[in-house]
Amino acid sequence: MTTRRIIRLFMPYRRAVLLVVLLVAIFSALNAAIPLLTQVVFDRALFGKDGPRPDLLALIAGLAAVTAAGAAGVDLAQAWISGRMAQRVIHSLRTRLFGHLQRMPLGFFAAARSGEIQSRLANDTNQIEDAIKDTLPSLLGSLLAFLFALGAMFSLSWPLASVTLCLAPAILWVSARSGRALKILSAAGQRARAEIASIAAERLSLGGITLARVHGRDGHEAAVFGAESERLARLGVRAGLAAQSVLSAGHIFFVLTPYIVFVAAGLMDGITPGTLIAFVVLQSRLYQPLWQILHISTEFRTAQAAFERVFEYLDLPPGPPPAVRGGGAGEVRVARASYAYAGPEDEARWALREVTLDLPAASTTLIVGPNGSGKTTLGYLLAGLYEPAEGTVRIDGRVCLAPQEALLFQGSIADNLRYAAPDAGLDDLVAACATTRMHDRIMALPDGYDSVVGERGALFSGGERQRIALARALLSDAPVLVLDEATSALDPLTEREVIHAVLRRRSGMTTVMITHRFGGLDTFDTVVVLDGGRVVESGAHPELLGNRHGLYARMVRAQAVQRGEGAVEDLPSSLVSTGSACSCSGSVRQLSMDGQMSRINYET
Ligand SMILES: Nc1ncnc2c1ncn2[C@@H]1O[C@H](COP(=O)(O)OP(=O)(O)OP(=O)(O)O)[C@@H](O)[C@H]1O
Repeated sequence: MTTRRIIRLFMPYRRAVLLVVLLVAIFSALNAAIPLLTQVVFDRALFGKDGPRPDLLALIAGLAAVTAAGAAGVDLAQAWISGRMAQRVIHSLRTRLFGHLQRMPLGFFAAARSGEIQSRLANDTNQIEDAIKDTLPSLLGSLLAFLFALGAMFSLSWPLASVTLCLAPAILWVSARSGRALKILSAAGQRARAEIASIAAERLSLGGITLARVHGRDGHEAAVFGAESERLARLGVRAGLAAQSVLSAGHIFFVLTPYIVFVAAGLMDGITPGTLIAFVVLQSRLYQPLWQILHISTEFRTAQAAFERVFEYLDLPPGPPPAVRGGGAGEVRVARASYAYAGPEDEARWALREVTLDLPAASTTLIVGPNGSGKTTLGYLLAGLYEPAEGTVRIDGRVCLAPQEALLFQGSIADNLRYAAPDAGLDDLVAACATTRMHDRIMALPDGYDSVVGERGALFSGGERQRIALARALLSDAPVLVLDEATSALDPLTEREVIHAVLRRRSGMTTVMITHRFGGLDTFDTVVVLDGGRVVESGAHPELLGNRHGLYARMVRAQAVQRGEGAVEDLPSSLVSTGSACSCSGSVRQLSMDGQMSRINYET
């Protein structure tokens, strides 16, 4: 099955394959012809009836030189064509794998370890590259060289040639057995390599190292890595042994057969010395390709395991196509949409249940709710990144989502900003960064917008990263923008300023904001409150605030207390510990969007 799929990879290059076969055949034929000249040298030119014949010797030497030069030229052409073909096959496999992974549902990346993905994309394809770069021409060449040498041996003396092959079944048996073991060992080795890559990617990151240091777990991390590395080393030793057992069996064959041939020649009549010498030369020509075939078969078994790991990823069903809907007005309609994540036993864990929402074009919506209530999941549904399991999500226009984790790629600030808008001029970048209050900070850097951000933006603070990422999202000018706690790392004053500026810049476009810090945010058209995956409240800010026992009002009041804007003694216990239903009234101070302090009267 795997072998058939591997062969199919070469189908687009079948003409090149045929050409390689032809060139290898010519090379092998030219090579096999040289030992036949040896027979003429010995039996006619040196020890013939008429004694040594210099003219014939010179002719044979000339013929050998032309044959060798021709063989070298053909070999060079063959190496060029097969090298190009192998690289193209690998290139298309690598890019197919990358493209397929890009289309995988987001849940795949949530569950997979990044080291595992990288390992299949890099280690496994490297292993395949090593194998197919050498395998095809060497295998063909060796097979043909073997057949030509065998043919020449049969043409010299078929009984001696038959004797030569008597040990072959034993070699084939050892080779088949070791090959199977090698495939299993090498699959285990590739898995161990992927595990090592995953450990390194996770633990040798900035966050991983910091975590290990603050918890004093450096020794433990080194031990985990060491154990996996040792497992890989042990697998390597066993795989080496399996591969060597094939080669050792071949070695016994190579050493024994000349003596078997000598014994057989001694028992036969009419074998001339020239025939026997040509036979011995041909035997060495037989061993070389046979050795090569055994060696390639072990390499191929190793590559087969790598192929299977790559095919396994290619066979995974891709996710829905990305929701790119340009030119829409920016309206989003969610009707009775539910979404479930797959649990450990593949059981459905519902994160959203029957959510219905209407986001008119140019509206602003605030989504709030306790931890785990489904806000991020809803944001992903609105952005078309998740497909609802039930119900529908209709998006009219392109959606951009700015997540809480602001991912910046290695490169300059300008490169990262232009990821969203490749044609944006410096003025556009400046305007976007001014909106997110990042421009002055960037200008204070020696290289300004050309400053490098480091891996994943590590050279900037969390709040700075978020402000650059938010500017990038603004540059996309998508009709719908979902901000999923995209300002959570900003200090409260800057956050308010930035949110104000973002809403001003996006007036006329649809903006959705998911946040935990909404205490003083009253400028959104609609507030949607989620709890346990369901919409429990929705409406304008004052309207929801008026519902004294509502989750929103209770959360706003609790935040006011946290910010010290209302003394705890001002507030009834029900405002701090949510859930009880007592009735009382009071007031808290609140910082409004324009930075003014005011008091909110409340009654519960
Ligand atoms: N990839 C995932 N696989 C399985 N369950 C998930 C996954 N992501 C989220 N969940 C679960 O789905 C539920 C909703 O998660 P979600 O991230 O949408 O909540 P949230 O309201 O954004 O939470 P928070 O305020 O903590 O960010 C939670 O119970 C969470 O454990």
